[in-house]
Amino acid sequence: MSAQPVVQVEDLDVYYGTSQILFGVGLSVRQGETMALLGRNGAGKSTTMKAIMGLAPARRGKVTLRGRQVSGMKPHHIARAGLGFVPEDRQIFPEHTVEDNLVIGQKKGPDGEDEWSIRRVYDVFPLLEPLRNRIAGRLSGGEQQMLAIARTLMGNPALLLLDEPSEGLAPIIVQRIGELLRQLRGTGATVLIAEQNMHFCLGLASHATVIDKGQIVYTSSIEELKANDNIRQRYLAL
Ligand SMILES: Nc1ncnc2c1ncn2[C@@H]1O[C@H](COP(=O)(O)OP(=O)(O)OP(=O)(O)O)[C@@H](O)[C@H]1O
Repeated sequence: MSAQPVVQVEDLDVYYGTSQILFGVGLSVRQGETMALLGRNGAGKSTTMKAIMGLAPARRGKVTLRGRQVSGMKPHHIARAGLGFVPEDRQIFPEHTVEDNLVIGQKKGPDGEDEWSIRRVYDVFPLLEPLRNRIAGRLSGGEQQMLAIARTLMGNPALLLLDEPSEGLAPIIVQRIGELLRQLRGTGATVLIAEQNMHFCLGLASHATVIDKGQIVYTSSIEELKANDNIRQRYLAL
């Protein structure tokens, strides 16, 4: 594991109008880690992800990607710098085929990385290969979620940001997406997942950070979180 975090978020304050939503949010994700950002509905998970991507206005604080400051940059420049964001609403090209979506997503990473090819995507996401000629907009929600993740990986991001990947999906599909993300972790990818569904993350994340009312209240390895009934009861029980 390298010492420098892939992404470091420091002291973020975000407001929507006059209401403050994030209060000094800080977190970091190192190479090869899968960090789960956990919290209840409305705790500030999506806002944190959007602030990292430059999509929500940070009034204070800093985001650095491999030591380079990205906060203050426009979202498409932040994406170019190596942050691959899969938003809650997925954003695939619905009128194109699965494979065309992958081709459209293909680009080198910020340092010329090109580890992800269509072949490798199909190896890691075997369920996508038989769907290669299907129109993306006609796929099920779970298939679209897989495609959205795969398409973002085709851009060779330094960090993959997933906002609520289990949202709105049937339990069996959630399980499949979980398996896929576990497999992705095995490839050495660095991932930050915002999730309300703690159980979904327990089996696949290496680390967890908990947000409550716009503040980070706990950060640990996933094993420590599993062992900490108090934190789970206090911030994550439904
Ligand atoms: N565009 C907006 N304008 C005003 N308030 C907003 C806006 N988006 C979110 N909020 C508020 O900010 C707070 C945090 O919302 P956020 O979506 O970040 O939470 P979350 O933890 O991702 O929850 P969820 O699981 O519901 O997505 C909530 O109180 C929400 O009502």
